[in-house]
Order: sequence, then structure tokens, then C-alpha cells
Amino acid sequence: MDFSMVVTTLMVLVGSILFDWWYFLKLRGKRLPPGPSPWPIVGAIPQLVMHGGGATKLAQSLQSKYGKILTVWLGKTPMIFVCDSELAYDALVKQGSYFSNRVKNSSAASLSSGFRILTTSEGAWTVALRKNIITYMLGSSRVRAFKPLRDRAYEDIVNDVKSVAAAAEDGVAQVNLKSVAYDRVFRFMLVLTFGVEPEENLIQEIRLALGERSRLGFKLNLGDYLSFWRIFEVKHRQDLKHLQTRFIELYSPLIERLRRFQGDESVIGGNYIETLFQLEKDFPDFINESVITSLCSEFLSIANHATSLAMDTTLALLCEHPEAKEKLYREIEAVVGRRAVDESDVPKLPYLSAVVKESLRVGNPGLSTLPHATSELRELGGYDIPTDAVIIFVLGSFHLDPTHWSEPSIFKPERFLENDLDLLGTKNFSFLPFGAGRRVCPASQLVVLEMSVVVARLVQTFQWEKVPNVKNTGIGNIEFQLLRLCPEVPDISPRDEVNVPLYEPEFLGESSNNYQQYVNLVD
Ligand code: HEM
Repeated sequence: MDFSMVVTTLMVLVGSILFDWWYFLKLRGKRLPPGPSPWPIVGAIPQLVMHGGGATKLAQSLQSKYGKILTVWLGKTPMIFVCDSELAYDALVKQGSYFSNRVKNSSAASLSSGFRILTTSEGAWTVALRKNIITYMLGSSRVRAFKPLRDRAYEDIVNDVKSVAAAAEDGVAQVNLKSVAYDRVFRFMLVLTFGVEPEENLIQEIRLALGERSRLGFKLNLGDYLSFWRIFEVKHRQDLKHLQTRFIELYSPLIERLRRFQGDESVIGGNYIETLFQLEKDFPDFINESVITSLCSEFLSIANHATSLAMDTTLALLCEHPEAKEKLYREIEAVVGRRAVDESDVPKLPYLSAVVKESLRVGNPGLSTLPHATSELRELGGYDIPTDAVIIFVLGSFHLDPTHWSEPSIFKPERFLENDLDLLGTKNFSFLPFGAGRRVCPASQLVVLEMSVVVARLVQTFQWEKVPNVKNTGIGNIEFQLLRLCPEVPDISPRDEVNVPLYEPEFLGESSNNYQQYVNLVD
């Protein structure tokens, strides 16, 4: 490095430290919620590193000292954690139009084609994307229309587990349910996205790339909080760029095929790409191949982990509470009998619904919402919330709040037979697994249906027990990610054989094509 290079680097370093310091002092002047005193320049980053469990877990551990709304400084940025359900109601409902912005950071910028995906964008574009996903992908009529695809996924999950059981010598096998469920949910989501199940090697390539997206995208990038640190993240930014190019390579044959052969009989109509082509007509300047690619990656990655983790966690909780598992089995036997549980049975199975809700309460895969931001300086709980703050609603704290729940950390599905709490917090916010307000998760109906059927079929088909002494190998809760590693790898041994009915093709929605062709295509 020559002398002028050294001088320039030093000047950039000093300049960015001074900028961060000025920025920090500007925000320190506000009446922010209390929290640990920030260190100069770095804020609470050293505490975060020492804690090792991520910022949300750190905030939860500080709650008893600082109260239910607190600030943890990451470098120059205040992260405000709302651990109280009533304050969350104030922010997400009463002041919902201000608190529904998203936070911009460097990884999100690269992975979202300049913040044009649903989880990062704002304004008219967000409204259009939400409307698109709610009306054409996840709304009730579309959920009904895509039922045949889900039926196939349910059957595949049970069959995959059966083949593990069949291969076991003594009838007892170990199965990693998270990975079985992930694989089938992923394939289902691929068909929903592209209208066809891609060839096996392409599926594996997409899966690898999405794994890399989670790893790079949800990593805490210090450069977002300490400007000078950005010079150490050049490689990270290059990796993100390469990854986006890789996604374009992987998806473009699938997208191109849909563009060229619209109405192709072998494709499931109403897929995500087709809805994006429609959106392209309304927003020609806003959407392009790179944006479509980012939207697909978002759709595929947000959906799979959370759902398969939630299924896995529910089963693990049932294994820990055999009396609840037996009660569920008896309910299914009494109401459904010896045939496989179908989605249409779910409303007739109140204990199943209570099990799913209780699992989402104590083991919610999303410990918190995605990060929110305000569109202008607002007040919450008597404190200032500036536009530069990152705001996290800690759903896990609402769910374990002793003022709302008796014995909050105990798994007791019966409590949901006695209360009338729904999934969207319409009664109160003490139970809020999918968030609320303008940024509420649009997939709650789909997720609960999938969880209910998969858990019911697995309980009616197999005896499950937890493998003793399996330790959590995990990485725990990663910041801003709807991910939670579940330690359990349950043991299975087959119950009496259950006759899963052969798939009956049915209505697939207005623009859909012949299901049998789809079956031929994927078989
Ligand atoms: C157990 C499974 C799931 C849980 C617990 C869950 C929960 C959540 C939560 C807490 C949020 C953040 C809300 C906020 O920031 O205020 C969210 C956002 C979102 N979820 Fe889910 N989710 C699940 C599965 C899914 C699936 C399967 C999909 C898609 C098929 C999906 C699509 C989305 C989208 C697109 C957003 C962003 C909404 C926006 O920014 O406007 N989620 N989810």
C-alpha cells in the first residue's frame, strides 16, 4: 500500500468515526427508552458479543432491569425493543400508519434489488406487493385452490417418515422431522412460485443458494452500525452481489419459460411468477428481472424454515408432554376415525387447534417481528422514537408475560380451550405469533392449516418419542430471522397402519390447468 493510499484510508476511517459520533450525539439528545449505557463509538456491541445469543435475547435478559421498552445501542443506532403487548398495540394499531416502515441495511439492499421486496419496501409498492400476495397467493380462495398441492406434500411427508421407519431394524428409527418437512414444504413452495417442480439438480442448487442467502443476509453486519467497519465488509458485499447473479442464473430458465409459454398446460396456473407478470404491467418502471428474482427468493426463504420449524417444534413439545399427545390422538380417533386427517377436519378438532396455538405461543419460530421503523418522530410509552431507530416487537416476551399467562413457560394446550384468543390479536396482543397491523404475516391461515394437518397425520400414524440426551447443537436465534433451531430429533415407531387416501384432484382455481399433468410432470 503506498503512502497516499494509507493517508486516504486513515482519513476515511477518522471521517466515518466522527460522523458516527455526531450521529450518536444527535440521537442521544432524544428521550429514548432506558437501556445499558452505550460505550463510545461501539455502543453495546461488546455486550452483544459477550452475550452471544443475539440482540433480541440480550434485550429480553435486560427487561427486568430496564423495563418493557428498552434501548440497546448498536454503534450509532438505537435498537428499541418493545416487550410489552399494550405498547405494541399502541404502535402497531393506534399509530400503525407510522410504525410500519422497514429498516434499510446493506445486506437487505443487495438481496432486495434496492429494497423492492415485500419485507423491506415502503409506500405504494409495498401496498401493491401485499395486495398481490394476499389476494393472489395466500388469501382464502387461493389457499383453497392450492389444496391439491398441499395434500400431496402432506402425503409425501408421512411417506418419507414411513420409509425411514421401514428401514429401521428394530422398528424404532430416528428421524429429523425438520429436514423432512422442510424438503416437502420447499418443493410445494417451488411449485407455487414457478408453476412446476424444477428438475432435481436445479432444486438442490436453489436450495443451496437460499441457504447461503440466509447465512449472508441475516448475519449481523457491523458496517450497518459502525460506518468505519464497512471497509472490512468489501468481501461480504461482493458475496451478496455474486449470490444475486447466481439466483438470476438459476431462476431465469424457469421465468423465461413462463414468459414465453403463458397458458402452458403443464404449468400450475396462478403461480407467483404469473402474478408478478401482472404486477409488471402496473409498475413497469419498478419491476424487472432482478426484482422478480429477489421477490422469488424472498417468497421461498421466508416460507420454508418457519413452517417446518413450527411443525418440528410442535411435535417435540408433544413428545415432552405425552398426556397432551395421547389426548390429541384420542380426539383424532373419535372425530376422524381411521382415515387420514384432511384440512376439512381441522375446524372439528379443537384440541388440535389448541395444541398448534400453544406451540406457537411457547415455541414460536419468530421470537420477534421483523425490524420496523417509524416514518416520523413518534412517542411510545412516554419516550421518543426517532426515524433512525430500529424497532423490534418481542413477541416471545408477550407470550411469556406472567401478567397475561399463568405458568407461562409451561406447555398447556388446554388454556386455548378456555380462552378465545385468535392468531391475529383481535382480542388482545398477549398472543401474537404472526405480528399485527399493516405488516402482519400474510400467511397465518396457510401456516396453521399446514401445521395442523401435518401434526395430526404424524400423531395418528406414528408413535413419537424424543431421543434422550440429544443436546441443542444449534445456533439459537439469529437476529431478524424467522429461524429457531430445534434440539429434538424424535424417535418414531409406526402406529397401526393408517390408510392415507389416494389423492383426488379437485378445483385448482380459475387460471389453473390439469392437475394430472402436474402429477405426470413431477413423478
Ligand atoms: C410458522 C410460520 C410463520 C410464522 C410464525 C410467521 C410469522 C411472521 C412474523 C412475526 C412476521 C413479521 C411481522 C412484522 O414484522 O410485524 C412475518 C412476516 C411475513 N411473513 Fe410470516 N410467518 C410464518 C410463515 C410464513 C410463510 C409460510 C409465508 C409465505 C408463504 C410468510 C410470509 C411472510 C411475509 C411476506 C412477511 C412480511 C410482511 C411484510 O413485511 O409486510 N410467513 N411472519
